[in-house]
Amino acid sequence: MLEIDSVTRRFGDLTALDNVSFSVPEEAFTGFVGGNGAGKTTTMRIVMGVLAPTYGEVRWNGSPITRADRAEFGYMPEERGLYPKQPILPQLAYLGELHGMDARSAREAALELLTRFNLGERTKDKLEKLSLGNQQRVQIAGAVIADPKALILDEPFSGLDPEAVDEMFAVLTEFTKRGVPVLFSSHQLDLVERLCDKIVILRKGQVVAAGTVAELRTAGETQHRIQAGADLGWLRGTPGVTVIDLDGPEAVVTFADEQSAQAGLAEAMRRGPVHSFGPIVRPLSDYYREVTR
Ligand SMILES: Nc1ncnc2c1ncn2[C@@H]1O[C@H](COP(=O)(O)OP(=O)(O)OP(=O)(O)O)[C@@H](O)[C@H]1O
Repeated sequence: MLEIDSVTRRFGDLTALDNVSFSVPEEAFTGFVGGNGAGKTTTMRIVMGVLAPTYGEVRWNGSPITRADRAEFGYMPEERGLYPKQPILPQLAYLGELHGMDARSAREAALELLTRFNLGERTKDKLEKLSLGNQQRVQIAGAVIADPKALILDEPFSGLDPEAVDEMFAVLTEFTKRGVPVLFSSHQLDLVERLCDKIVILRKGQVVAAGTVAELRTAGETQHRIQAGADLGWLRGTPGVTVIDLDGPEAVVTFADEQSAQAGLAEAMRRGPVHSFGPIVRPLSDYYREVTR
């Protein structure tokens, strides 16, 4: 497991990260979201040792992370790691060798990945000759080539069409299934909501929320919607019930606790048929707006 523990980073007077703590568990696809300048790239650079924290530390499997640990990580930096003017196969193979693979296995792995990404015919092309989406595929190939122990990916899906996102996600899922923690940053909340096991939301250098999608969606007060066959006006003034909206046989309410919810349901049923009764699952975007305001 990768742990970011109380990390603060200052650039002169600017506190880019302010006591940031979160973990990236094994077998979890963890999405790191936040607006421009929230501190995502700075966090990832600190994880990879490109920047040092002002305070705090990064731990890998319980111990302070070392250079040797990082050498086993796959990293896709914001500025992208591959050279535009070099052909893609040799530079991927070279990356593999830099991570300790022998020349032959590195070349084979590079070829296999490029073939899988439908770039098997383009191996001699310079990176810059490829479309942006294909360049992105090659960058992702560069991060995964050497069987990484963890993956740190800065905006890996930017510029990819939905089909390519799914294709890359399928590749990355193979890693999470094997227990490789994956941390990736994104501006696209809908995408993060769809793909991630866990989400960490950063705002102005601080973690404002972290948890599974389900946890974040139901964070805070849960509202219930009730649709009944008879007027629900009696809900007003019922202890343990706060009416948010009421229109004859339809109501949106919050209950003080589970007991009040059960009592409310029983009373509604006593008064007539109940067509539906359940918590309102909010889109994650509502919650995101709330915490990043
Ligand atoms: N080397 C640096 N020197 C000075 N300030 C920096 C440096 N790197 C980052 N910053 C500042 O730190 C803050 C966090 O930047 P960072 O790039 O980590 O945010 P981000 O969440 O990745 O944003 P984006 O999504 O726009 O890439 C910003 O205010 C940025 O201007």
